[in-house]
Amino acid sequence: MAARKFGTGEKVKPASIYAMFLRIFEHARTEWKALATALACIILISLLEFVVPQLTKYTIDTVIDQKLFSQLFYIGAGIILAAISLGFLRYLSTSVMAAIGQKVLYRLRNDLYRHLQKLDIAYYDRNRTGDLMSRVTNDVSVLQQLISSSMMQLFTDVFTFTAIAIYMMFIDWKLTVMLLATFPFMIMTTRVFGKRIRTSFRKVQESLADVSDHLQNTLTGIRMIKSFTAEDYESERFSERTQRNMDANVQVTRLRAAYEPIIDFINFVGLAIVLVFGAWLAMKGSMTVGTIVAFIAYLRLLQNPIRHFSRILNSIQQAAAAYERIVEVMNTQPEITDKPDAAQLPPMEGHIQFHDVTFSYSGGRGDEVLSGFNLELKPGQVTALVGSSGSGKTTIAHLITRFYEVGEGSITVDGFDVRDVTLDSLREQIGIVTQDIVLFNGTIGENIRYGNQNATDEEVVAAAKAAHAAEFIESFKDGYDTGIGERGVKLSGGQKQRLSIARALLKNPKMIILDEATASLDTESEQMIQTALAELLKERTCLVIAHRLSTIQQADAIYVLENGRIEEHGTHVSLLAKGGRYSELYDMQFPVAHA
Ligand SMILES: Nc1ncnc2c1ncn2[C@@H]1O[C@H](COP(=O)(O)OP(=O)(O)OP(=O)(O)O)[C@@H](O)[C@H]1O
Repeated sequence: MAARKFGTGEKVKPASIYAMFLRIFEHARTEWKALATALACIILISLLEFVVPQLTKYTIDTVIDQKLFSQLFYIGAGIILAAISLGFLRYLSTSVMAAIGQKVLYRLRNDLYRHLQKLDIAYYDRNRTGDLMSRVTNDVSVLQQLISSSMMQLFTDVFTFTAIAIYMMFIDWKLTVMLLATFPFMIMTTRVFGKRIRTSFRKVQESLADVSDHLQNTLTGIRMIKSFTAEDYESERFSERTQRNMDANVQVTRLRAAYEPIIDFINFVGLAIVLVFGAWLAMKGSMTVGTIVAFIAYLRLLQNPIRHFSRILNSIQQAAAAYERIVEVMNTQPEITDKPDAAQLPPMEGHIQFHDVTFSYSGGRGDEVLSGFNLELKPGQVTALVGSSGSGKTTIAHLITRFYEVGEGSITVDGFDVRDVTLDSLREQIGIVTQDIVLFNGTIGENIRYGNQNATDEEVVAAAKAAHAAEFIESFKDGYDTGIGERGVKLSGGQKQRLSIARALLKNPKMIILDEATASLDTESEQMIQTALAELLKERTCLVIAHRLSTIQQADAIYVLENGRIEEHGTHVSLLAKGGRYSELYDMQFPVAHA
């Protein structure tokens, strides 16, 4: 099997580090007071770090030389005061930046989630849930680490470095230029390693997403795993993924381990230059010993940011890799959106028409699910779609709700092209009840209320009653406040189905789409559901997708689909009399009844 490609598969330009910082600042802009405080701290920290070598120089060259005993107390006190101030400023800047980091994280994560909510269903078909989850959780956290800790360090270091380099120029420009000659090597090394470290970090983040995807899939499918006794198999697959993550992490560590000694070596070369030429200048009498000592102290201060930077580089590259993954999502625009001049769909009559619709999931030619397809759903009527598996029934429902966009042709609702009205006004008027019932972890009441957040308690109870759900709900100790567990695991299939009908009833849509709604129920539950459904279908335009022909005998119109084409249509009675495909399907399901 071909190795699975990581990532979302979207084509996007790689994000630059510059763009990453720009976006961080965009999010941090409103925190300008906190940023200004942090900046002030940075300047003060740099200035204070500057003072200590000056005191050293003054002590060696002046105090010792001139035996100024009275000055010793002030020098000692000055250094201690500088140390206390440095400690306080570092505390202040770190806590301020950590708070900014958390706020940026909060905004970024919410933006990302809001954006994900807007993306097309097709995007979710292409991408793995666990991978997307990892982008919202892990990748955003990595960015937060950069903002909270490393960015502060980076600013301090850049400022200190520049200030000290300028000052060193004043002390002795020749020595400083010689020293700075080592910098191109450092920059080159940093660039080479930076690129590699970032690529490796990208692998770390992607393999972490893979782990998260596997977790998401297997933990939600734990019943299936157990029924196939596939625990060992899944553990093995999990360990393959964690191993990939481990290997990627080891690779990053190796790169870091090689990078830091190289930078250290270049730093030592700088020290050698200063020591040798400084000593030479001192011996020639053109430089004092105090100046060399101060120069070396500044050199250490200059090298500190460089050493830090080699560590910060990791955070930056890791953040850049994570940021790339975030941007991939943010740069993906939904294709199915409201037109700028989209109208509100007026209260629906329910006259749905497919006009020569061609559609394929890939958007390309050759694999059309529907081609030149025409269909009419009359207002207030029940239209049923039957046909073999994969014939395109669910696709038709997806197109009415505009989950996917038609390739050619159009779909109209009461004469309005679905592309010309707002998505909200269209989808608000359509209720969908499917075989894969999606319930959220929460109480029964909350799940029913999903149909209409503004419904009163009485309306929720009325919907539950109409869906024949009230009885079982009230038999629970906590009634409507009963928790249903993740995806409703604490409920039976029939109970879940009735909850989903109650939810649709509360929404009170003009149109109902019923997709295989009674496929997996026993006879008794089905009876109950049938009555609940009858309530749901009353006075609405309905599209019923059914495999079991028993459920649609009362439908006003039945369309039999084969390979995306309508093979025949009519009522149950007329289709049976015709003796075509419908009658064949019916014979298969009810051999005795029809014989
Ligand atoms: N999200 C998707 N991406 C790509 N192809 C899809 C997708 N959903 C469905 N298809 C393909 O489109 C065709 C029609 O699928 P559809 O789900 O509409 O059939 P159906 O008649 O509802 O089948 P069933 O009765 O088994 O649910 C099938 O060949 C299927 O493989």
